[in-house]
Amino acid sequence: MNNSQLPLIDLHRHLDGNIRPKTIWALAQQHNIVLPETNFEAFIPHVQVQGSESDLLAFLSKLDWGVAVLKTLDDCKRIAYENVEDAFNAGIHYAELRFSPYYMAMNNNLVIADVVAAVIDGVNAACKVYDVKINLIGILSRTFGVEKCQAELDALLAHKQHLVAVDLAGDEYNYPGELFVEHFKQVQKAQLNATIHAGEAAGPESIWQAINQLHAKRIGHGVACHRDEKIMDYMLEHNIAIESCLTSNFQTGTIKDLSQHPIKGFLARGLLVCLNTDDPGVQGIELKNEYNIARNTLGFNDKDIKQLQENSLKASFLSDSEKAALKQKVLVNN
Ligand SMILES: O=c1[nH]cnc2c1ncn2[C@@H]1O[C@H](CO)[C@@H](O)[C@H]1O
Ligand SMILES: [Zn+2]
Repeated sequence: MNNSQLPLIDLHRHLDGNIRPKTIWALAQQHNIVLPETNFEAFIPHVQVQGSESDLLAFLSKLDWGVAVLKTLDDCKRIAYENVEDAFNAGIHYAELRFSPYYMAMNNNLVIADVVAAVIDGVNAACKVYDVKINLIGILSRTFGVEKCQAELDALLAHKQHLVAVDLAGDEYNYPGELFVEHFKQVQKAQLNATIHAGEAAGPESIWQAINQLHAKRIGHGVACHRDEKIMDYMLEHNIAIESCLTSNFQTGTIKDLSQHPIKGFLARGLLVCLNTDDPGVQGIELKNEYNIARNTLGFNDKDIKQLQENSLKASFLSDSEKAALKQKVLVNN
């Protein structure tokens, strides 16, 4: 379990990787979209990982039905609303929800910038009802190439005042960060933070590239850090955070045995590492699960758990005053 005196925070949580299977089913019926099964139970394995997948791409394909049923902007708003509801129900106090508007728009030819606006609307509506703090991170889905990512970035920048950062996600192996240097120059110019998926399907060179050329302040997954002493020293010195997602790393085949996850070494070195979900709907997990794995599979003690939660707060894209207020609020309510 997590420490209830400290905020429970999810900094790496894909909104479009957390579409409820029941909602996918309902939207498909509503829009007459034919799914590969006629029975709901049989459909679940198409949108939820069972055990683990052979590699990252097999894992990512489980997100595809969720976005395929987004036929209208109301559907985008609905899943954004439900994401906030889910975060609240999972006991989360603060989440940075990330989403890829092109990935959400592409199947049904929605206007990308309208998808961004619909997500913002859905999140704002839900935040009026549920007592959970939310910020949004825009994703460039590298899997669709440089040009699509530029269109995606344009749409995100049109709403930049509603975002705290931009991320690069998708197929890290075939679409290396070098292709996206120009994109992240624009992100920097727009004064948005960068958090980059790196060192998940590729090695430490991908993490160096994310830091040096894409200006990453945080690294998503960063599993490959443990293969490079210099990068760990650099990240320690510069307070560059690692957003660990334990179950995800197992399900993508990145880590075969969770008891051997390098997060242990990261924490022991004092790195700014934190625990996150990734794609909770697709994974069939919630954040408290990940804290239980840290305790039971990795042998983390109360002090380690506390450190992980402190790290989440520190690594978040909140201002210092927002961090202090969040910490105080959770303490008072306990
Ligand atoms: O674990 C992950 N690694 C890399 N990319 C991911 C992961 N989970 C989801 N996405 C990617 O994020 C976008 C949707 O938010 C999609 O591009 C999806 O493939
Ligand atoms: Zn991710």
